[in-house]
Amino acid sequence: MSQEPFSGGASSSAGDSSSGPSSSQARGNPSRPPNARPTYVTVGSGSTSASAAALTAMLESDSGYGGSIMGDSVAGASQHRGWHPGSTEDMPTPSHTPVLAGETSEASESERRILASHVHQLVYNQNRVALGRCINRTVEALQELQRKNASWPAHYPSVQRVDTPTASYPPTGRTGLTRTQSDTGDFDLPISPSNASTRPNIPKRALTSSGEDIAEAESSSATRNRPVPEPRLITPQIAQEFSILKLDLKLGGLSQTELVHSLEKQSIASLLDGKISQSIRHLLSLRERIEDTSSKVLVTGDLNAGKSTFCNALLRKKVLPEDQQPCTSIFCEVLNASENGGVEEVHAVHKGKLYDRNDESTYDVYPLKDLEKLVVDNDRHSQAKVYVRDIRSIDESLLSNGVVDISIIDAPGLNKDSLKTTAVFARQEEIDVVVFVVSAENHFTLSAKEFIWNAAHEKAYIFIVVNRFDNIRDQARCQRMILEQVAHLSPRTFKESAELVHFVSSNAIPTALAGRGGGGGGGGGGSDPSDDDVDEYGGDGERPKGREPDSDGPGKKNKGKEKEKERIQDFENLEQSLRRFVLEKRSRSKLAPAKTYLLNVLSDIHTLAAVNRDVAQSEIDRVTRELQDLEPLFEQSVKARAEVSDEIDRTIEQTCSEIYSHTRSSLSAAIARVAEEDLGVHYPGFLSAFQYAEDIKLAMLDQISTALTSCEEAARQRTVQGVSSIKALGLLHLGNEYVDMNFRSDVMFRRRRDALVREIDTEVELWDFFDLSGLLHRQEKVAGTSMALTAVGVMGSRMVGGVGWVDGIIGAARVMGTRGIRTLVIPGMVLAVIAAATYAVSQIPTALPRRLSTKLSAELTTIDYVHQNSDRVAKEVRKILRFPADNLRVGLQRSVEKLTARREETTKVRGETEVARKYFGNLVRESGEIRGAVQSVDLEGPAPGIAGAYES
Ligand SMILES: Nc1nc2c(ncn2[C@@H]2O[C@H](COP(=O)(O)OP(=O)(O)OP(=O)(O)O)[C@@H](O)[C@H]2O)c(=O)[nH]1
Repeated sequence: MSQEPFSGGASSSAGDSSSGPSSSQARGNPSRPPNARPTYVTVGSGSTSASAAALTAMLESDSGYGGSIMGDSVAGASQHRGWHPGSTEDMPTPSHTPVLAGETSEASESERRILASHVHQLVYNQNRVALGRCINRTVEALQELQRKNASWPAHYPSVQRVDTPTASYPPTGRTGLTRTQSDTGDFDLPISPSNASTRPNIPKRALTSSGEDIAEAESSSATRNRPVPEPRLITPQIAQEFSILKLDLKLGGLSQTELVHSLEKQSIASLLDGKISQSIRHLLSLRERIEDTSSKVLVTGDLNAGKSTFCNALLRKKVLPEDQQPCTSIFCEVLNASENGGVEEVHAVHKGKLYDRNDESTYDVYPLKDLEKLVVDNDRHSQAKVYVRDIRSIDESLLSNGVVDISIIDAPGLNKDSLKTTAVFARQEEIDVVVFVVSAENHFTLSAKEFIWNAAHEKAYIFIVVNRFDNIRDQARCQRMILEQVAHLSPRTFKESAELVHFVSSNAIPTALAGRGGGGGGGGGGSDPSDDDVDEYGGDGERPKGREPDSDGPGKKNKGKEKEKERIQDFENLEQSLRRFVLEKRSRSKLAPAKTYLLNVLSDIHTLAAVNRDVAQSEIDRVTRELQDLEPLFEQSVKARAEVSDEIDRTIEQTCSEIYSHTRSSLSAAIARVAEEDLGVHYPGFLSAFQYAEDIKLAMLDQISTALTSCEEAARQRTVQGVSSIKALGLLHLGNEYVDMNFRSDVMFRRRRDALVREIDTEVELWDFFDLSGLLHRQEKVAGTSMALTAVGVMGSRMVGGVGWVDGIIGAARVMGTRGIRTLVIPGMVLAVIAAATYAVSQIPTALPRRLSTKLSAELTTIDYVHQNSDRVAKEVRKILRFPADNLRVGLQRSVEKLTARREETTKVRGETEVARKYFGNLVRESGEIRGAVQSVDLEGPAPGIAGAYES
């Protein structure tokens, strides 16, 4: 089956290009010059981009063949990049336009339009693919960032939400995200004044640094209470806003900055991790969205305005029921049957159910022919999904054109009841385009005005179809009046009225009957309205409604044919505009959000990466310095450990040996001198000599104990000195880390001293009272002096050298005779004995201490008293000194271990930080590159090279 009748609508009529202004042009926008073609406009928010204008200009002035892509220089293309007001004006096809042999310029015009459509689709596809790739790269970068954040918690610049704008900041008085300073000079945030103003309550970066105007807005107490920024946080000077990865830290009365400061680094990292995950999820859904090729066009309008007729005309197939009376009561969505396995049928969706094609419980199935019954008075179903086979080629089809799969939704006519439902329907995100059909005869009703007024706020641009134009006699006036109303209802749509407001007669389009087979073009062959045949609207097609074949002669007939042709042309123009509009709207509704989001998230990544790269660098510097400082400390500590240990040992040894020597010599001296000391014991007389001897002994032992006590005291003093010198060493080498021990010298040598009395078991003997050896010693001395003189004189030389006074007595006895002697000797001897006894007794106080001292000394020597005690004292001192010494050793060892651990930790941190710096440095570059790629996706204009290709 040929598709000619439909595709050839524009090409079937030959040689008409010079037949003067077409009626549509003549009755078009009053400002349009005659013979003008509709201009291409960029639809959407914001001003028309220069590149888009350049493309439209080139498409307009293009001959249809264009120049060669190969041959076109960039300079040539760039000529068209600048805005040229004249280039968008409607112009007639240039006379030099090359035309293929046998082809009319109208045919080439049609081809040119198809080509232009392809360019749109191509550009759209390129942009879609490029953005998809950027999304993938960004997701990968974010995933890597997430991994990095787990091992090296990322630093987050502190930001502060400022809700009240001050007069001085921002200067424009806008409450928006304002970037005043960046640490990454080479990178611009995507936030421009224009889009910033569209984002309400956007946080502003922290301005806590002194001298910034915003500080004036803070109360003085707030300023006082403001926490000092932590070193790990980024200073407010380089802090800047995040749009996507912003941590929303609203908690109690704390500001963002305070919160960021008060939170653990780890907590911030985990909050950031959550944000990254969220962003990845959003990017994946954006990717899904841009890869989704389906697009929905909602056709709405007044009752009986011809919406169904218009939809059928778009489909070139009579699918939806048309009636003179209002008939459509439910939303009918026309979809390509290929989405239903190629089966043409109607799925009537149950009220309150969400349509799922795979779940038959959500809908009832009807054949196409039952649609008429279904749409009239239906209160069981909420909407109908109408699957029809597309009969047009991919080049012309609106339902499926290779780039987008458009489904057309025919809405019930607007009235008080349906107005709200339709408005809600139109607001759905999946509705890309709203086409409003208004009857040229009735203009806009109140409901229509209300709908457009509201929809214009939502969608900005509305595609308006002024239908039933054939019924209007004064078409120019009608156009003027309707455009005036449009200007009032939707100024933006009015601005682009050449592209967005179309005056057509939908019933002029031949349509095939639904259900008469698929792609065969139900219209059959030869839909050329110039054919005289009754089947001029296609074999199976219907004759345009309300029209009868002209039969008033060839002149009138020709005029009628011409009019039909113009109407078809007008409708085809509408179709082209609608297709472009859908594509542009898709760019805006699907690609633009992805682009904006990508730019924002990449900007955030870039900022975060730059900040972290710098933080990592300063961290490396700090850690390197720390390591440099640590090294000598460590060496010193190791050296000190060895040296101090030796020194302590030396100190202890020296102290102990000094104490030993001192104690030994002191005790020995004390023992040796004890007999000569004044023991303070009174001699009570001969009768209490034994008691005296006991007292003397105790006094002597006491004297020795006293000597030992003073030795211990000396040792104590020495120990105190030793402890102090160890402490001094500790303080010197450990400083504050030295843990002082509480040393109490008074608890030293607590052993009872009377133990000595028990140890020394010296019995006092009789001999101890008489110092015979001492006596003899003294007699010898006497003989040597006075006695010697007497003996020399009296007894001669024999006496000399005799044995003392005994020799004298014997000598005297010889002189006096034995008898005389006998009588003298006895009393003499008695006397002598008495004298000797008296002398001996009188010598007791002198002899006894000496004897006892000698005995004690011998006894003490036997028990090795001096050594034992010296050793005991020295040992106790050693024991005491060991405590602080060991304490100091442990302290020094700990200090070395601590420094070793710190050195290892710092080295580890440096290693990790170096890896982080490298990573963030790469991320800065990578995010910049991806951002560049995103920025080069020009949603406003043609892809590079295309412009050149269309240069005429
Ligand atoms: N003369 C003329 N009649 C038209 C045109 N378009 C539609 N009609 C007629 O207008 C009547 C209403 O058309 P429909 O398509 O049913 O209108 P509708 O807006 O879908 O109606 P509801 O959905 O019921 O509100 C039908 O009789 C059509 O034949 C046109 O361009 N010119």
